[in-house]
Amino acid sequence: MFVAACPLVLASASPRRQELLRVLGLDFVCIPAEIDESAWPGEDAAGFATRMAREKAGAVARAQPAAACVIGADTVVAIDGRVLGKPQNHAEALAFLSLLNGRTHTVITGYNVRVGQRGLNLSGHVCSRVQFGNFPEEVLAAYAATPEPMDKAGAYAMQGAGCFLVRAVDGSSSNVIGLPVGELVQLLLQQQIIAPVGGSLCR
Ligand SMILES: Cc1cn([C@H]2C[C@H](O)[C@@H](COP(=O)(O)OP(=O)(O)OP(=O)(O)O)O2)c(=O)[nH]c1=O
Repeated sequence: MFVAACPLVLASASPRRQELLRVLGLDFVCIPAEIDESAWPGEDAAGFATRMAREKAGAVARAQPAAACVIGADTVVAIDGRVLGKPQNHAEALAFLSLLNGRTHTVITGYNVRVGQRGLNLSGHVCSRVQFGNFPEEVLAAYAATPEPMDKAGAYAMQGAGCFLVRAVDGSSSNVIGLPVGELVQLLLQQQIIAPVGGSLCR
């Protein structure tokens, strides 16, 4: 579907992000970033997710050729002024799910795209609103006890068994899963980092 003008590097270990990029037909390599993922005091969810995306891309870009385009992203769940990342254990997964149960929360994915050679360093974030159904504690506990919530922001996977929790999504669903594909593709096209197969690309 798309072809890249330069080597693409996804600064991520997330299989969801890899899959979302792969379905576009793009060739890329994945290099997970090792960074400190703790929030600064007073940092809001969008600021945190965008900073994390920048730090992931920045950490990986340092070891890449300047011509490469490095993409970083970070997804968090926000509710009641709290920022929920990945749960530490099954008990915390249940606590997160109980907080989200029967309510609407915001999923925010921050992203960062950089190409050292061009001095390009662009960041942004996308918000989606997710409405949960209302479930008895025993249902939430059964889901929290499975492996699925453990590596997901907010302790659920909309693309997995956790889809039963979601009554409605307002906004990008790929953004909920880890990468705002619409915004990202638009940015990469505008910057001539990718083009449609058969289209023109300044290499
Ligand atoms: C809400 C939600 C999150 N997620 C995932 C997307 C992200 O992979 C994860 C949030 O953790 P992140 O810290 O954003 O990403 P990661 O640790 O998986 O990967 P990396 O830092 O190497 O890029 O939650 C889903 O897969 N489905 C969902 O419905």
